[in-house]
Amino acid sequence: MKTMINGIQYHVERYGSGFPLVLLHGFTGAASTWKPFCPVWGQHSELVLLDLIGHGETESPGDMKRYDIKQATNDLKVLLDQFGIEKVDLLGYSMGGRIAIAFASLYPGRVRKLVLESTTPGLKTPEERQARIIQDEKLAVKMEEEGIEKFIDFWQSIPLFQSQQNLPEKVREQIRSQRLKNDPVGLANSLRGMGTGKQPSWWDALVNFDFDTLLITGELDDKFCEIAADMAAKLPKSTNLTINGCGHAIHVEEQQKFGTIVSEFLLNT
Ligand SMILES: C=C(O[C@H]1C=C[C@H](C(=O)CCC(=O)O)[C@@H](C(=O)O)[C@@H]1O)C(=O)O
Repeated sequence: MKTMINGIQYHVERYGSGFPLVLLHGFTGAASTWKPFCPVWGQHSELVLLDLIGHGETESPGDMKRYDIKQATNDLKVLLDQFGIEKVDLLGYSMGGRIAIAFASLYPGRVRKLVLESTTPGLKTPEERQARIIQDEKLAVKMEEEGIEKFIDFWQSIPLFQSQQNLPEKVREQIRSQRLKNDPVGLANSLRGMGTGKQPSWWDALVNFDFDTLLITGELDDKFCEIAADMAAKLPKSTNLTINGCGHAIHVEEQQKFGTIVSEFLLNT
């Protein structure tokens, strides 16, 4: 279904029944990322899947400022208000995890439980942020100058996703096909407007997260395992799981295990 939020038409899907669970995909992803989990998670949760701004079937505005991560979290708040949903369980993967952390930092009263897969609260110093802004701008320009197909060729081959090379060809093709359905304007502006360097650091907010938080990373993803360990040291109520034998996208590489871990975490009262 299409839902107008703060002047942007969002693609939103709802499944199942139970306590609301909002699912936030990663960069170049879409709500369809979570489809394999709907039959199981929909038995215990009312699932809300959305294409984030600049992704999938949600609008890709030309103004990069519209992608600001605080604006994206306000869009999510407005969506929940429109649905009459007060409090949610929130699951975010990678970029979606960055948005989930931002939402939990800005609207803590709206969160019951938080699941963060392979993500970060941001970069701690202005110098790191500025360097990353420059890096992400180069990626955005690459997208605009070479087109989305060449960009996705590059993106799917970065070291972070090396372990995905072991996936069945059919699975890799499904991921690639979904990535290619995005609007290059939306992806470029997503990098510029809500890239890891552009967002504020939410590291100092973690100490105030008074809700159960599950951190999930893949054993082969050293960078985000280290970030998760640093987050766990600050979070008052966290569980930090490292899944053996897989990389950044545990929900892809260990789908069954990921689904079970999330269900058990959400159902554990
Ligand atoms: C490569 C780095 O950062 C990027 C890695 C993951 C994030 C993401 O959402 C990828 C999702 C996917 O393609 O499966 C992305 C983001 O948070 O926007 C980061 O730019 C890195 O080394 O930090």
